[in-house]
Amino acid sequence: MTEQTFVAELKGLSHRYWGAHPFHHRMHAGELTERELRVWAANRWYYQRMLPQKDAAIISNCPLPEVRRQWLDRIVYHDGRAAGEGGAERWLRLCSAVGLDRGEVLDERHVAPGVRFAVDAYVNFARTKPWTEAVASGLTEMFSGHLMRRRVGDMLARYEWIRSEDLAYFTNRIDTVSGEGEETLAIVVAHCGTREQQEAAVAALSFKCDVLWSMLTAIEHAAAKA
Ligand SMILES: O=C(O)c1cc(C(=O)O)c2c(n1)C(=O)C(=O)c1cc(C(=O)O)[nH]c1-2
Repeated sequence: MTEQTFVAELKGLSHRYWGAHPFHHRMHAGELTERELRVWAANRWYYQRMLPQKDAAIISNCPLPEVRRQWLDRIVYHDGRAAGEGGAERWLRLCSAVGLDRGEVLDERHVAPGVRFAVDAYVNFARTKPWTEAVASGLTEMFSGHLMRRRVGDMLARYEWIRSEDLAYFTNRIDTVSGEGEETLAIVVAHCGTREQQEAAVAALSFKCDVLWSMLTAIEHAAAKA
């Protein structure tokens, strides 16, 4: 594929992104109850907490120092440079804002089997597939900035009890992905030189869309049942 066709194939998966999931539609429309938001936050914690391990797996499989150096920032982003800092900590603050105790989030009692299964599949993918495919699976960041910007606006407008500081996780993340995945895309384009590698990269991004979609479906079911 030419670079242009390859990039178009990757971006063409945007319709499979979890922005289109009915649970996100309800969240953005202000239709979720406080309890449903708690189920969502406690379950997404499992995703947040596994991301550094996913990124460490990519680093461990990548032989290129320039890529490893760049990827390392992602681990620091989530874990912070010291206890009490970083994305994971900001997610816990969001959990607390929706009424969850830190303890009940950290012991993962609310994590639905389907969420654990989907997130573990993502980490296993990064551990076992070529590093280029694992990097490509992270390209959902091309789609996430737009969705998160909308989420912050909609949540502040539609849930009167949520304050802007409660959404610091997202406002910070929006800044981080403001490049809309350009750097990650550049790595994927540079290192997927053959048709086979390009097709594997597209399949990896498709797989990641399935991971996120499955997570949210499992959350939706857990929220309906709880
Ligand atoms: O709120 C969202 O819609 C959303 C989506 C995604 C994504 O597309 O995977 C990530 C995040 N947030 C996020 O906060 C985050 O740190 C993150 C890391 C990754 C990844 O695959 O490495 N995706 C995402």
